Amino acid sequence: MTQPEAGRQPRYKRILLKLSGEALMGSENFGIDPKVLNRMALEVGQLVGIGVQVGLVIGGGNLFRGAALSAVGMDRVTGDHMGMLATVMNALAMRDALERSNIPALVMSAISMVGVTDHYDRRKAMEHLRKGQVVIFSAGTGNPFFTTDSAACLRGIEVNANVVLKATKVDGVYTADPFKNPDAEKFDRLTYDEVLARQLEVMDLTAICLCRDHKMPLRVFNMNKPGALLNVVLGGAEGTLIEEVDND
Ligand SMILES: Nc1ncnc2c1ncn2[C@@H]1O[C@H](COP(=O)(O)OP(=O)(O)OP(=O)(O)O)[C@@H](O)[C@H]1O
Ligand SMILES: O=c1ccn([C@@H]2O[C@H](COP(=O)(O)O)[C@@H](O)[C@H]2O)c(=O)[nH]1
Repeated sequence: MTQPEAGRQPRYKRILLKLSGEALMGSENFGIDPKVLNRMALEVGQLVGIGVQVGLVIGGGNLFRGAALSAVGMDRVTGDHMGMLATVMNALAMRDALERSNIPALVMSAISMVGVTDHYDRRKAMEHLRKGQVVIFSAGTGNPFFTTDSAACLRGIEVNANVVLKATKVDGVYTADPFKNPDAEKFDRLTYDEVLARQLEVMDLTAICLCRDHKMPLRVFNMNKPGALLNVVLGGAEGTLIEEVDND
């Protein structure tokens, strides 16, 4: 695993890291690959070790997505509830992996789950972050018809994170989905309006609008590349940065 380079200070004090649920499957078709989970926990631990405050949101695509359940006949809202519960399961697995590596962590849920997780509370979340505990925000926004990308941007804005980092299966934003179009070209930087105008589907448009309206920078990078997360936090040019261009 990459070691922090001597003399490089973290660019961010507080980050909101969105981890792809789907990427947690590793090479399987469903569920959680413990090797991927443990590697991600160690990479998060490296950030905590250099003083970065980490809020986490984990997707649920390795277990359930409401849209996919609805496509095979289930009521959409019920499917979305199952998707949100899937994110709680991933969050519990991540807390466990972090704690096994002696990294203090807790799970907050947007849906009340007494005895299993804490309920989401912004002020308490910020207090835990200040103490260096990893706060895992689960159950998305608590509402159907949203995604965990939107939840990540929402929580990032709420807790005054410096950046939202989307760790996913592709190494940035392309002109089209690189899995479907091998000729797609990668962007190093984009503005929110360019993402919206070109309908680049790496994140849902609600998430992009939220970040644009609150001037929250976003970086999309590959979570399967060991050391990429640390490099991003140290200011490296991994993936694609989405932010407003300063014309002054
Ligand atoms: N223009 C694009 N550039 C990059 N990726 C794109 C683009 N359009 C679509 N994608 C797809 O978006 C995916 C990432 O978004 P998605 O929300 O599906 O995954 P995730 O956030 O990694 O998963 P989960 O929902 O499980 O957390 C990529 O894996 C890629 O296939
Ligand atoms: O605010 C939210 C967040 C998520 N959902 C449901 O959960 C699944 C899993 O999340 P992904 O972002 O797709 O990984 C999502 O498909 C929705 O069904 C939700 O309803 N509300």
